[in-house]
Amino acid sequence: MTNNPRVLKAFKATRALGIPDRLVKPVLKNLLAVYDKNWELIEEDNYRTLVDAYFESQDNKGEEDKREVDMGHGGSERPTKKLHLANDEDHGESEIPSRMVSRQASMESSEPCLRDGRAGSSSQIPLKQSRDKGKNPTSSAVSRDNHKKDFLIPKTEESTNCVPVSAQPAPMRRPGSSGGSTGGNSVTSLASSEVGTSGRDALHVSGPSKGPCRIEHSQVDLNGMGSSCLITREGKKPIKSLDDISKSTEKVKISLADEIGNESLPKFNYIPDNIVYQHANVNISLARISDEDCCIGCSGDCLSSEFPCACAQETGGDFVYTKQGLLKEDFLTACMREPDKQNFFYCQDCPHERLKNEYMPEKCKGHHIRKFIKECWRKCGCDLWCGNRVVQRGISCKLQVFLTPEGKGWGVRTLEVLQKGTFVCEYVGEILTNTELYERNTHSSGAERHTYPVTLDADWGSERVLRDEDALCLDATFHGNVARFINHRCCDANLIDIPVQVETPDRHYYHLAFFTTRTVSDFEELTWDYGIDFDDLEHPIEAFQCNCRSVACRGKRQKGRKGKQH
Ligand SMILES: C[S@@+](CC[C@H](N)C(=O)[O-])C[C@H]1O[C@@H](n2cnc3c(N)ncnc32)[C@H](O)[C@@H]1O
Repeated sequence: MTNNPRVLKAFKATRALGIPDRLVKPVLKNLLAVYDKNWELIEEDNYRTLVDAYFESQDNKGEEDKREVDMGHGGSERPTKKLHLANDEDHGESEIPSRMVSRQASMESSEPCLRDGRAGSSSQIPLKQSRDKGKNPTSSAVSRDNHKKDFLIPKTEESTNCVPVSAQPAPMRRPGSSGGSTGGNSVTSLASSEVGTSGRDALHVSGPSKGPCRIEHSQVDLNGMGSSCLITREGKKPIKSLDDISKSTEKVKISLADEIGNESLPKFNYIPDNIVYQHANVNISLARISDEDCCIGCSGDCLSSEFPCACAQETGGDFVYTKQGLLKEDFLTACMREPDKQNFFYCQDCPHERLKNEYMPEKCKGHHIRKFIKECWRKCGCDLWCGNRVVQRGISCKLQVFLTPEGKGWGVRTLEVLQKGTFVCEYVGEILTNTELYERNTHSSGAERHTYPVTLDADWGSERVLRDEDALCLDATFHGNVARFINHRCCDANLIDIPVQVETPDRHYYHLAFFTTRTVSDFEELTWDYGIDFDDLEHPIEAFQCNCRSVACRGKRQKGRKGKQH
C-alpha cells in the first residue's frame, strides 16, 4: 500500500467509479512513465486521462480481464462505460488528445439578470400596448471574438508519438468542428426535424424512460452519448443523456444528464452568441470605436504591460482580471455589494412604464446602475490571449445540464471545482427591444413556457430619454445558451451577473457574464439571484413557487401562483 498522497487521491477518484486500485495501479504507472511523472496531466479534469486510459486498457484486453473487473466489484455492476466514448473519427489523425488542449483557466461566466432593482440589472417588463413594427425579421449575430481554433495548442510530433495506445488519453473533440463526431459509440440518433410552434428551430430531446434518448433537430447533428454526459454525481449512468447540447458551437461540450427520467428538454435552439431578433439597435462598427476607446498601441497581453491600458481605464483604472483569468477579489466584492439608493437611476420617461401605459405612464421604479467590465476587442492591438479578454473567449468550464431532484426542472451544474471569480458563461439569447419583448409576452399563449428575460438597463442613467430601439433585453426562451437553464436562488447564489462591454462603445447593448462568487465544488448546482419580486402581481411572467431552499427565501410563500414559464 502506497503512502503517496497523489496516488491515494487518484485511487480515490477511480474507486468512486468502482474501479479496483490494483487495476488502476499499472495504468497509473504507465501514464506516469509516459508523461514523465507530470501529475498535473493525470490529475486534471478529475483524473479524466487516467480513467480514459484505464478503460482503453480494458478494451484492449480480452474477455478474461473484463471478468476480472466484474469480480473485483464483488458482483456489483461494472462501471458502465468509459467516461470518454470516443468514436472512430475521434481517433483520427486530425484529432488532438485532451492533454494537448490548452487549459484555459475556467472562469468565464455570465449571468442573465432579471433584477428588479434589488441588486441586478434587469427591470420588470412592461405590460400592455402593442405596436407592430415591420414584417421582415433580420438577424445579425453579435458574436464573441470566437477564434475557436486558437484555443488549441498544436499537436506536435513529440506529443503524439510518445503515448502508447493503451495509455493515450481519449481525444477531445476539436472545438469549433462542425457536426462533431458520429457513429462509434453513439446511442443518440438524429431524427426528423421538428420546428417549434413559432416556426423557430427547436431542439427537442425525447426518449423512453430507459435507454438512449432521441434528438430531433432540423439542422444539427447532436452526437451520441459521449464523455461528459456519462458523468453523474454518483457515477451512475443517466437515464437520458446528451453529449453536447451546444451542437458543437461552444469550444467545450455541454452535456445533459437526466438521472430521474421524467422530463424532456424544452424546445429551444442553442446559440452561443446573442443575436438581434429584429429592431434592436446594436450597431457594431470599427468606426464607432474611437482610438481613445481602445488600446490600439498595445500588443500581446495587456496585463503584462507596466500600466493599465486604455480599456482598463474604463474599469476604474485597473484590470479587473488576474493573470490567472479570475475576477479580482475587490472588483467582485464591489459587484456583490447591495446597491445604495444613489446607485439607482430613475428615468424621466421610463421605457417600461411607457409600454405599460402610453398615455399615463407611472413613475419609473428605478434601474440599478452597475459596475461594468470593459474588455479589449478587435481594434485593440493586443491578441486574443490578452488577459483582458475573458468573456469574449466563451465557455471553458465543464458544465452539465441536469434534472434537479427538488422539482425546479432542469438546472446547470459544474463538473469541476471552480475557483472564486471564475467566468462560467454568458447569458445568451435574442436581443429584443422592450417593445418587442412586450409584444412577445402579450401574444404568447399561456401554454408556452418562458425563461425570464433580462433587461439590459445597467447603464440607462447615461441617457435622459431612451429611444425604444435602444432599450434592449435578452430573451433566451427560443434561442439561448446553457445559461437559460440556470435556476434562481434567493440568497447566497454561487453566481453573479456582471455587465461586460466588448464590441460597442455605448452601453445600451452589452454582455451579461456569470462569475462565481465563491469556490464551487464539482457537481454543485450553479445558481444566481434572478432578482424577482415574488409579490409583483403585475409582472407579465408569473413568479414561480421558489424552491431554492436558502434561509432567506423570498418566494416560498407563493401558494396558488403557478408560473407558466420554465
Ligand atoms: C431560466 S429557467 C431555469 C431552467 C428551468 N429550471 C428549466 O427546466 O428550463 C427559470 C425557471 O426555472 C424554474 N426555477 C428556477 N429557479 C427555481 C427555484 N428556485 N425554485 C423553483 N423553480 C425554479 C422556474 O420554473 C423558472 O420559471
